Amino acid sequence: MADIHITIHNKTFATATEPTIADFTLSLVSGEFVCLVGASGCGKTTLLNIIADLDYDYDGDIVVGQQHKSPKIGYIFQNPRLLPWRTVRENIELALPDDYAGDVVDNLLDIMQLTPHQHVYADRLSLGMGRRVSIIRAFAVNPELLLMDEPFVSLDPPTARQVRALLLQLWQQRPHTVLFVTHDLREAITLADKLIFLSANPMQIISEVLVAIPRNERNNELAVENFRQQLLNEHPDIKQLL
Ligand SMILES: Nc1ncnc2c1ncn2[C@@H]1O[C@H](COP(=O)(O)OP(=O)(O)OP(=O)(O)O)[C@@H](O)[C@H]1O
Repeated sequence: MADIHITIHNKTFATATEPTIADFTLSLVSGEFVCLVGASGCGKTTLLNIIADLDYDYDGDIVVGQQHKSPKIGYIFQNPRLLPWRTVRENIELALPDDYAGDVVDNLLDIMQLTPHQHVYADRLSLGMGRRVSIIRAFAVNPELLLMDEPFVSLDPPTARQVRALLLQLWQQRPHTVLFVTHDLREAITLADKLIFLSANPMQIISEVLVAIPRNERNNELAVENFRQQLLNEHPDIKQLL
């Protein structure tokens, strides 16, 4: 996997007078889990859509390794966007080439504890199971970059905790580069190697913080809470983003 460098000189929507994003650069080290935290409307989804090549109406450049191109993306949205008339396995296979290696899907289903449910239709799944299928579908394409846009926002706290733990388990076995958007600072601290805080009008990076909690202590809620308090004390400007 290669490092990814994103430069956005200017992104102004046709209906807007001011840029949403300007003079913005972001570098992602291969295998790094980065969480973006920013106020509502600051431009996070716009940034993800540009990186995913869903929005190419901007002035800037994306470099993967030495190549000027968009990375191969796995995109996990707030809504898992599953086809209700297809089974779990069929929804995952839709994203894959015809000659895909079936044991990759078997392995992903196993890690996400969905093997017994692989032939269940998507409209029969709980919210948490739907999220787990969308995570498998994104990992299965072996992406250069995984984009996650508040994927757990509509889950109740225990289910969100469970899916987050499974995501981390999967990511530690398959450490893809991840860009994860959240408004939840505890979630960001639990998941990320690095936190990036964003201001608005236009979107700018206001601080970058490395999460200094060992990976094997991320399920320790006290350690996460202590780090959160320390962060808010050291960076009081972050409070306005949450
Ligand atoms: N298609 C569009 N046309 C015009 N303006 C848009 C369009 N999409 C987004 N915007 C505007 O661009 C700004 C950034 O929107 P965006 O959805 O990227 O923010 P966000 O940080 O992801 O917000 P949230 O955290 O609430 O999801 C907002 O002011 C939004 O109204």
